Amino acid sequence: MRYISTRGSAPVLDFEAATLAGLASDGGLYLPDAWPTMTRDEIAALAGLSYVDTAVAVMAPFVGDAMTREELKALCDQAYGRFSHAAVVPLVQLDHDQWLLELFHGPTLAFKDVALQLLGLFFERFLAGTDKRLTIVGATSGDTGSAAIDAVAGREGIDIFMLHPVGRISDVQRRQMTTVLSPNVYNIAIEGSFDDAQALVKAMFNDRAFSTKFALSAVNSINWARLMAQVVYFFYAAVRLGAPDREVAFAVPTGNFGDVFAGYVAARMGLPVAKLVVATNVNDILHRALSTGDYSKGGVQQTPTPSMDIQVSSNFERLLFDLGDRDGAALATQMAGFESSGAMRLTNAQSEGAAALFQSDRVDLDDMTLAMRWAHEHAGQVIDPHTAIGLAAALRLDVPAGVPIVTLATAHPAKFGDAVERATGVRPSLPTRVGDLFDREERYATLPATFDAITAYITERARPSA
Ligand SMILES: Cc1ncc(COP(=O)(O)O)c(C=O)c1O
Ligand SMILES: N[C@@H](CCOP(=O)(O)O)C(=O)O
Repeated sequence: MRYISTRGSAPVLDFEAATLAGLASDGGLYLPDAWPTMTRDEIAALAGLSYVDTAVAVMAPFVGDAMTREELKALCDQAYGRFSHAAVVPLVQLDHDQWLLELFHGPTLAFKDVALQLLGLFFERFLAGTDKRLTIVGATSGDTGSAAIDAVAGREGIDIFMLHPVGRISDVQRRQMTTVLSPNVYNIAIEGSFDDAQALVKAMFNDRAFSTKFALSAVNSINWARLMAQVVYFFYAAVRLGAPDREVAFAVPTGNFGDVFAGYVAARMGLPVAKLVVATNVNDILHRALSTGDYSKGGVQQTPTPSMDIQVSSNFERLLFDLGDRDGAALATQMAGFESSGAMRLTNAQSEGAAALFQSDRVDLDDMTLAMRWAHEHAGQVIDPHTAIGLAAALRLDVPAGVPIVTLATAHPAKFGDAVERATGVRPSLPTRVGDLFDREERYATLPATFDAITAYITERARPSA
């Protein structure tokens, strides 16, 4: 499998090189040069497979000859062996048509563990026996950071610098990162928003001297391997609900457009997906883009769903590329326009292509609260606020009778205990594996959201690559 950049001028890479590279050198994002497909029979054959075996079947074409199927399976066994539920990502039925896919049974209690546990092992596998080092730079609105840190803390040959927006993530999210005191882990609270953090990360990659000197790599969903691992659970859930003989719809609480893009990839591979609902909070750039064609930044508002307080959704670029005839030069021009003005219009091909599969919805605070109460009162489920954004959209989705609607439950409710308690009156308790979080020592630096301040901090601490 070969990987190309959305902006058309970076070198074509294999899976290993694309995984280690993170962002492409032309500022674009890597994705496969063609989507592998699965026939109806191949999808039907996934029925009854364990999560690990499903993962191997779905990911093997993307991994190509970077490792054998046996090696891939061993890594999946190791990654998903750390999940606390035997099904890894269990499905929970809420009513006749509505389902939750619980993606939060990994070590840091959010869906990010599904991909990042594996990515940490890929890094280890690709660095083994070499003298290469990696410096991971990442941006987090709360969940990617803790999942990535858990996945690489203490690993040989890797340093991780994780930027989060100061004061804009929950206490549990912050402590899950800042109480990891391994010498290769550096947490930086930046005086800015998640968008500022993500822009700083991209700027570091785009500084060729800096990114080469420190061999930068990515754990955000700009790294293709992240999305690849997330494609798996769309197959796993849909097959359990009747695919390929029955279509399934998914409602996805969305920020950086990574999770829902993984659903799009599953559909491109042949999974019968009736609809993909892009559910945003009031930071609704994606809803506006998909419903009106206007992709323009607004100010970021702080909400009880901090992980989705995002205005620039990095993976949207992958969709625009795929729907725009994969014309890298045209997309580079479109993105340059967006980067300089903060606004762009989707082309007709992009808007019409998206409308065939996606539906968007903007969920405000009241509707999010009602969805949390509905889940609690009607189905006995305490859900986190991000999941509630997806569920609110799922509850008002119009699909043909008999189509199951799966909301991706992206975080454990205890990560957002205050918001859950406000909505439902129930205070969810933290699972015992993170139970002493509030007794642990924290360590992090607070820095201005400037390129110079962040790169100076990293330069003093990171170890240059061999
Ligand atoms: C709990 C939670 N839900 C939803 C999202 C949105 O996912 P994505 O950025 O892949 O759209 C995030 C952050 O990414 C998250 O942490
Ligand atoms: N919500 C995310 C934001 C980063 O998203 P990613 O999927 O691109 O890593 C977070 O929790 O950090």
